[in-house]
Amino acid sequence: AILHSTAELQALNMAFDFIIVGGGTAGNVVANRLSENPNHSVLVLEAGGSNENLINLEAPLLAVLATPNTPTDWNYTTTPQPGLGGRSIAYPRGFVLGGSSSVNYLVYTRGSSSDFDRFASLVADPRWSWDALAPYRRRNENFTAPVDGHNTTGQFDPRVQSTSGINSVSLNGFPTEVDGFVFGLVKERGDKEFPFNLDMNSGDPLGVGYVQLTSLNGARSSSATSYLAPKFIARPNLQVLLNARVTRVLQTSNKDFRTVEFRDATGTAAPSPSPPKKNSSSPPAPSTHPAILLHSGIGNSTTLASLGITPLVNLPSVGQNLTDHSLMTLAWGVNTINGTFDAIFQNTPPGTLDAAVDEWKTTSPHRGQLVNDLISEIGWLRLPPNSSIFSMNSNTDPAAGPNSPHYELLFSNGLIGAPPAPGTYLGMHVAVVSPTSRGSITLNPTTGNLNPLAPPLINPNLLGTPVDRAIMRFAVRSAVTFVSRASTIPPFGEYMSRNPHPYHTTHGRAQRSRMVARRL
Ligand SMILES: Cc1cc2nc3c(=O)[nH]c(=O)nc-3n(C[C@H](O)[C@H](O)[C@H](O)COP(=O)(O)OP(=O)(O)OC[C@H]3O[C@@H](n4cnc5c(N)ncnc54)[C@H](O)[C@@H]3O)c2cc1C
Repeated sequence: AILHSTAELQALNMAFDFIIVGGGTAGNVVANRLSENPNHSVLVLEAGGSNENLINLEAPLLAVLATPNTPTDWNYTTTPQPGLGGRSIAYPRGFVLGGSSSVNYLVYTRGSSSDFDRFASLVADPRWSWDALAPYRRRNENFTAPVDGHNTTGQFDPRVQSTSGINSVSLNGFPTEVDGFVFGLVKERGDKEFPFNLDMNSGDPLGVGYVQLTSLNGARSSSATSYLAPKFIARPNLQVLLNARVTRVLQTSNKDFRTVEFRDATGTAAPSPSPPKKNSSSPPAPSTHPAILLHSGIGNSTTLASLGITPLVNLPSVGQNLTDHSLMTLAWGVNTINGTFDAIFQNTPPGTLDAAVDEWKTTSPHRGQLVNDLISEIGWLRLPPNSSIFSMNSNTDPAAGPNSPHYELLFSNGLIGAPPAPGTYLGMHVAVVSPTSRGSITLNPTTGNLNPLAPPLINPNLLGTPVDRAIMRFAVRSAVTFVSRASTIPPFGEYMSRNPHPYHTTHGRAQRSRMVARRL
């Protein structure tokens, strides 16, 4: 059941074999799988509230309104980022059941086979390799037809996809002009630098192809709607408590941390759940924020002691090596015939947003522009093999292998994630996807480090190394090349507006560097 208050939890008078901290993407999958066994009792403690009846979380296109700075976002801000000219930026994370899978952009990306093979070799455990994980990918995915019923031949590879899993994956269900623009260059022109890839989730993602999104019948499929779907949450051995913010994991014996301390929505300390039974084979499964571990005395003992926290387990890697992809937005003005989604976010003419929401709400399966992802196509691309950029990384390839990308281009039928500017746009996100920069999550030594509700210092160190900055500059150049080449194909010369948006008025390296630092 979904419980809304600690009183409801206490009324159950249950002891739990597993306590999962955070009902997010990972937490709900673990909760579902553990509770398959009726002999396991499972409790999920989620700091945020319900994901239900929130249109920005349900309609795929509106994902851009779900964060940042909303009630469903933790509303974190990074520390000043040297790679971004010293700016601090919003660092969204889902504060709601389903976690970031309830607020993300729904793009379904498995990664390359060499990414997984590198994980396996790093942890010296072949069970993490691409091949060994194939059964788990099948158990996760349920590929479903797009809502407009269009012919999907040539848009994905059915041999790659599973139809027997829990989390629904689909294709966009509303055609856009950007589709023709992208595939004019990629398929019809057969551009060698931007080759077509039928299914980028095959383990070999390189090339440009159709986006796959985690949606079902035109609505978001999150870990809350899929892994906690009614048939699962009805299990008597699975309880999910909302508005329960865990502050520490508690040591119950010398080596064990078998219960947690948490607060309810008012910040009041709640009674800790009973520790799992003595003979339980597994400890609680905390899918925890590093800050919870640090507050619990698990981390670098010297640093913890200097903050006044009693060290219990010396684990210096807690909160270290934070790795994230840097991503920036580009846009070009276009002369659209059928419209871009800019009209929805600009609400022009007035009532456009409401009309789109009405169409989405009154159709089943849902229809209209809101069923689409913000992203229409994706390109996973590499630097040329002879690129001088490798020399900045001791001549080592930062990607996991030759089938792993260095950067990503995400094409969009409008300006993505920026304040709505008047006009109609072709949007592109550009991302560095094999970053060498490493950051950290640490407790704030100046403000309330003993207060577990104080936000930690989040330093993703975006574009923190010369090689990442060089790859971002290269990726921006690549995006500009793509658009220039595609514009030479009739009829797209007419599609591109004579008035380029200032986001892409960049040519020289210095200009590109400044723009990259500003626009991320
Ligand atoms: C805006 C945005 C767009 C994104 N777009 C994409 C995309 O298109 N494709 C993609 O593959 N990835 C995307 N991502 C990334 C992806 O969603 C995340 O990597 C993934 O969801 C992380 O899963 P997780 O389980 O580690 O964390 P989360 O899903 O964030 O789950 C953590 C959960 O723990 C809860 N929690 C945290 N602290 C506590 C506490 N103290 N007590 C109790 N509960 C707590 C949180 O509220 C949350 O529910 C995006 C992320 C964001 C924020």
